[in-house]
Amino acid sequence: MSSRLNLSTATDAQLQHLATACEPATFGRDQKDVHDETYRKAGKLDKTDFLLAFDAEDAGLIDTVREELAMPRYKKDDAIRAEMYKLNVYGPGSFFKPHVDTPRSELQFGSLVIVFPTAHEGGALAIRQEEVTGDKSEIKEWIFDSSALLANSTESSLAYVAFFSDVEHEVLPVTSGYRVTITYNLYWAAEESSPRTLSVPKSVPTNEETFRTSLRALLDDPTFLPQGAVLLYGLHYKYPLDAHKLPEAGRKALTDLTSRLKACDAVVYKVAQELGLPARLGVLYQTTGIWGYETTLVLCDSIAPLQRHQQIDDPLWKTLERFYGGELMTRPRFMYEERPIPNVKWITPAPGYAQQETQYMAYGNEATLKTTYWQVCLRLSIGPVGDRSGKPRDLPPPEKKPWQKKRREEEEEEEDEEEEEEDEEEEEVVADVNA
Ligand SMILES: O=C(O)CCC(=O)C(=O)O
Ligand SMILES: [Fe+2]
Repeated sequence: MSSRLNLSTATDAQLQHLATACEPATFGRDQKDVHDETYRKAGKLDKTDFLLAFDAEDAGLIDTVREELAMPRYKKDDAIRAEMYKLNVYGPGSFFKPHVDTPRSELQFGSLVIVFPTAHEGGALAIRQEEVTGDKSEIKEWIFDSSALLANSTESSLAYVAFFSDVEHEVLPVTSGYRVTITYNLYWAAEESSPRTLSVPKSVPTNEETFRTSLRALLDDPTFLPQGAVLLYGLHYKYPLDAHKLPEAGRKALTDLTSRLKACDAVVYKVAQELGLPARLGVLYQTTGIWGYETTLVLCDSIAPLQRHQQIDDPLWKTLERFYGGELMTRPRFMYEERPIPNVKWITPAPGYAQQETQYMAYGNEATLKTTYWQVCLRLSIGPVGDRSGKPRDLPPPEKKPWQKKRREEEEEEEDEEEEEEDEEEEEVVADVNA
């Protein structure tokens, strides 16, 4: 059976009919699609069950989305793609509690919601994000009140909202009428592109100029980090990454990601590159030794499947160094080698160390596939005064106490022996990583 509906003139009875044609909308919890009306109450039609005489791309919406989300542009033909996902009907009492939208691939960055002009009250979309300034953090909230927007427009209109899908959002309860929506998943069309021609749209203020001027002034100031430093910036947005790749492919995924950074993250990367500062992305791990009280921060150049190593390797940071491009960001407590450690400064406070965002995996708009959101760090390197694009001076190893000297020599001898044994084991570990 089929019927046709004009959504700009639909009556309450027609909308009720559409609502009854829907199935209950599900969402992803703990990697399963579930129907739980205490979390999400709405109806859905899959895209195979309806036809729509409206196309977001033809309507020019995709270009608008790119501009307004301040998405960087790398080359002229660098396109974004909108894939229709579902039709939803939120009748009286419907809502969708806070969640993020499940990333279907590493290329997904956003979601687009179109609200049809059917009479309804309530059902605003609240988007919330934590803003960190210095050591203070506050939750910022934006409200997209589709019912008010549509009620106030004189011509027949649609309301639309696009957002980065890693940002938490919630549909507040519809108090009367029917809120009918189409959701789209937004993707980058190309996997990689040349970051050299990066330009950020100018229609939305991005503070790019202010940031460039301030950073340049700091670099010109001889009292600013005279020895240079490694700067770590916990990216503002989270990025979907496939955690099941082999180290080499994982490394490539992080390199490619530099050309798909979102809004302010893209601005920071772009300006750092323009000022000649070596910049790369990394995933930060906090490893804990077997005694549980000594922790070390290691920046890796790909995601590391920690669970494969946690029990077998000690110390874990050595494994991260060896297989995942790990770079020590803090000195391990029990490291007696005279190894220099970079002078690390955080631009934004240390984010929750790169663990998978389990809370987001718990509540998505679909059961999670293999791709999940990760906290990624931008590593910038600032050279010493006179050579700002050069290598920063490392922190000297800590002072040795005379009694340590002797012990350290003994330890080193032991370590050499261990190393020989480890070399023999290496083959095995590689086999494990590739399994
Ligand atoms: O309808 C909206 O405004 C948002 C819907 C949503 O968050 C979703 O379907 O995942
Ligand atoms: Fe959503």
